[in-house]
Amino acid sequence: MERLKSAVPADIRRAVGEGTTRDLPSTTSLLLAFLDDLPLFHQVIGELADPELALCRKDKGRAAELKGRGNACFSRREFEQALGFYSQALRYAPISSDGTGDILVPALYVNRASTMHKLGLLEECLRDCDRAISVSPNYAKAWYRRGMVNASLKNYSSAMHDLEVALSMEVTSSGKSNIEQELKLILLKPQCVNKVGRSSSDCKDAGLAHTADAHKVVLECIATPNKGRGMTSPDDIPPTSLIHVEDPLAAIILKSCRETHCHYCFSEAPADVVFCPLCTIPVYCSRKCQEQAVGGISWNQDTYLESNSNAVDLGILSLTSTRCKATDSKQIAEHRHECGGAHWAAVLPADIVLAGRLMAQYIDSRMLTGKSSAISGPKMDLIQHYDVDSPTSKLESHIYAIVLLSCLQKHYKSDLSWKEETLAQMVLLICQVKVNSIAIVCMKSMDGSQGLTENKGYSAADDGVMCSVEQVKVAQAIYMSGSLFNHSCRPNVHSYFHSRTLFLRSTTYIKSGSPVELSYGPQAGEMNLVKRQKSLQENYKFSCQCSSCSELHLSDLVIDSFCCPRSSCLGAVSESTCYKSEENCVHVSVDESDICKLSLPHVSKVDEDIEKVGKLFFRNNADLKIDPGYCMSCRSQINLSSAVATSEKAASKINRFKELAVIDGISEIPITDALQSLQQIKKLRHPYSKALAQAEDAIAEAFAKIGDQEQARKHCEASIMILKKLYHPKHIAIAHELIKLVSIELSLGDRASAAATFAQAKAIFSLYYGPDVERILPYVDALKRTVSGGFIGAP
Ligand SMILES: C[S@@+](CC[C@H](N)C(=O)[O-])C[C@H]1O[C@@H](n2cnc3c(N)ncnc32)[C@H](O)[C@@H]1O
Repeated sequence: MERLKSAVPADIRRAVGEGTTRDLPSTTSLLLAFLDDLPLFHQVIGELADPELALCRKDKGRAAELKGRGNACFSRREFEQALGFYSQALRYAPISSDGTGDILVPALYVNRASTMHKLGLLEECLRDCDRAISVSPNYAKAWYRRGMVNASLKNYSSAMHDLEVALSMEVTSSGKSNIEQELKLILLKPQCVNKVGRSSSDCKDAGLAHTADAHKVVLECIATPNKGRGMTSPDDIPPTSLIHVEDPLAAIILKSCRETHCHYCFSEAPADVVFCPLCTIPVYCSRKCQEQAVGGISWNQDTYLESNSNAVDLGILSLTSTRCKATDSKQIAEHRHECGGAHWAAVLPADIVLAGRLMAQYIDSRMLTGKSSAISGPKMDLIQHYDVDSPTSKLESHIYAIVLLSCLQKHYKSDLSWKEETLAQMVLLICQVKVNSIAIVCMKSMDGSQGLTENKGYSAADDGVMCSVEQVKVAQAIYMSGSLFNHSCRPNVHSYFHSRTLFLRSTTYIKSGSPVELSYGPQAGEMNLVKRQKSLQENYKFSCQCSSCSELHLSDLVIDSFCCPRSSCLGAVSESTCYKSEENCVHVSVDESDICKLSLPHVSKVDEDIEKVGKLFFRNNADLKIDPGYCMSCRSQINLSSAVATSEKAASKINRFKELAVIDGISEIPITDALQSLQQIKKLRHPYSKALAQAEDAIAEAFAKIGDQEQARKHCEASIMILKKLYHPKHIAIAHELIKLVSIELSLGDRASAAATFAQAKAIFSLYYGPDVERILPYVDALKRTVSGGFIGAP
């Protein structure tokens, strides 16, 4: 893409860079005319849309080779490796039913099932047997394997049935006697019928139970004075109410998760992943997700796919899948327009692919309704900021728009013709996606939480185990109503996802008519005001006008501050921000450039802490100016550069200590060194600063890891105390930290404290997730059982 950008001559660059929305039809035509004559452009499109170059075609030879490698591993009892090879073989195996192909896919499913049976993955094994049977109902080995895994699951009546079917199909006498032997063994078992339920490959249960609940809250979209449209409610909304549930209009997986997460529901892919039946690109967690993404494809009757060639006629596929979907749902299959023909979705940036997907959906929907004349593009009622984009960003949007439409044209072939305005529409679509797309995140359990969710329980011997979770961005999506919620750095709504469904829940009492706002990422307490403004400007092109960015708050004064050199003073010393007061306002600037204007909190809201930290702001001093390096309470000065250098050095020593503890466990760790560094940070940084909270937390984790739980508890509590000042006591960041403290208290055998701490954390999580806590954070449930008595002290 860089090569294309640099090939654009200066006059076209200028026209694009200086143009506005109104000029888009002419600037896009100008650029298209230039690119159309450029061999490099056609080469790029060829690479992005050519299935041979993208290696996304099915390949029977490769599948057979991978199967052989899997078999070799299986016979050496290297089951993990065998599983990997069988999965890869399934990725390449074509679904054509030309004899070999017919057997290859079900054989691979059965081989993978046998491997998973060996690995104890029984539910996964059962699902693969089901898949093998659905592809090839007369395949005796598939029935036999399913019988065996049903027996392992104690589903004895199902096991008997499966083995009897296998017996009726088996042709060899040794095979028959083997099955008869197994049947005899099952007959000896007590008649425990279907103790374990059938495996469910259906992951689409998200949110259904709550939909009615969400509809009780009435939301209105209104015009706001300084944020465009925004959401509010005519009624008061109590905390923890589910206020909105929505499925995305379109969603795409991020590059980093392409191999590890389902491309449709974005859950972590299980061991028995399924692949697209027509290309080698996406992975799915279930057949259901695969069908939603590709469209319904019959395994046995797709005669149009019965060809010795691995190539699939995408034109026919499009039509057929469209017909399949059209009969049972209005939903447009997601992956179809990329399927089997292109890898641009794996190469271009997420926002651009998302825009491409929206355009493809628009084209598909027009074809579905028989309007296949020249397309213009979807006109979506979403905000965009094209006119304030930088010239570079405008040029990029132009190039991507042309690239996307050219790739789509290759896919739809003669079915697609555009109007002149289509490219302009595509540029705007890209800009709308940039401003309105939402990252889908899932919670990943770290350290001890993993063990807990696997039901291993928590043992006193698990000294180094500390529960924690991390948010992982897995996908990018457009939610049409979700896009109408504005941002606040102190949001009153929490967003989370189950599968691809967006859930919004109130976390505070929201008075009728007040803004209902979520966070786009930056939050007060986590980032200072200047960084939040910068991040929102860069990513969403707006200068934040939320309540946190309009009023002076304690956390912004202290978060990145140093402490006053006078030991009796709690005043904060900023590293780079300059404050200038004017009547009841404070102007915030960095290096002479204005950031924003803050009002002083109302007298009734001025708490003791903020008064002590920034006494000077409340002295009604009209010409007050506080430069970096000066105390906001008493104007004492510090040596800023030396304080910054020393504190950074100390912080990196502490991080090193933590890393060593994590890697080495108990070996030669410079504990004294780390504690000295902590003292240095305490001496220099403000007592409520984030640097100090992080240092305390790192030391706590390191001590937990090397088994000194008393020290770990002390430092974890110190970190929580600071976080409560930076956020507020019921912020979710505190709950995550409290969970760490629970694990430390459990390691100390102090179950009473652990139960009390857990109750505090659970109350906060419930505020954010309501009854979904355990579904979103499975380890919370496991920890609850541990805390209430289940596993502690187990060897
Ligand atoms: C996802 S949209 C939200 C809905 C939007 N206000 C509208 O009218 O469609 C994001 C855009 O809303 C505006 N916005 C959202 N939160 C804001 C805030 N805290 N301050 C200023 N503008 C905001 C910005 O223009 C931003 O790019």
